[in-house]
Amino acid sequence: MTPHIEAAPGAFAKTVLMPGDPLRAQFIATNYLENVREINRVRNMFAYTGTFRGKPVSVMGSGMGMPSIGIYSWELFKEYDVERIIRIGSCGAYTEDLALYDVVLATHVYSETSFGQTQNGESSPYRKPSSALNHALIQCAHALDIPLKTGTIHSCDVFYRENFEDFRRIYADFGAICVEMEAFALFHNAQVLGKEAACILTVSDNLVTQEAASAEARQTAFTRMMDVALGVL
Ligand SMILES: O=P(O)(O)O[C@H]1O[C@H](CO)[C@@H](O)[C@H]1O
Ligand SMILES: O=c1cc[nH]c(=O)[nH]1
Repeated sequence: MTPHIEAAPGAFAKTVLMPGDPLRAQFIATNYLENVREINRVRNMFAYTGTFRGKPVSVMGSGMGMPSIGIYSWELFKEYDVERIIRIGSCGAYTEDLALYDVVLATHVYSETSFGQTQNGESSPYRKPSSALNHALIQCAHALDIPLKTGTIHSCDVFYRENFEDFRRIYADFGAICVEMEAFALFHNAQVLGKEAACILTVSDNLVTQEAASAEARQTAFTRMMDVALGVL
């Protein structure tokens, strides 16, 4: 047990899917997994372990932002011997080349966060996912005939920026095609602890066109991303 997770030792599978929203974790457990056990309720950050087509897997919410996923991913890797975490989240597109509901696989993440500097003094603004895990996700998407957009993503500490137009500079200067709020901390922790991490995202809004998906549509569209993530098991 940790200050934030009440699950017994060994309760997590080696692979954990992490959406930001704990209710999305519950949705996956209910709709995709067999033999499901709820293993965490602390702070309502629901976690479940079950099987998908006979393969063990866990799913847990990460909460929003790098401080939150920084805590949960660290504890899963270090205290529960989890080997790989696949973040499955939503993102805002920085380019018209991304349509609502497109599925994005992060090949790099850029962030102006102080997370790495504070955690271990590493100041580079970029982190990378596991290339083996990314390779498996690409193969799986291909087998399922689900198109994947790949590229550098932006992990941002701030959802409501005073200067909304900043995204155009981040796209131009750093090549980030979309924004979310957790991948940098997840990839950093995986790198520090010698574990694997990846991040796939569904486009929920586009900052250029200002289109946004409805809450209901997001739930349905996100199933393609979940199919890809579960396919790597
Ligand atoms: O849909 P999730 O996984 O929560 O991801 C995105 O949505 C939240 C912001 O609305 C942030 O957590 C961001 O990263
Ligand atoms: O972090 C996020 C997620 C979705 N859309 C955004 O604009 N930002």
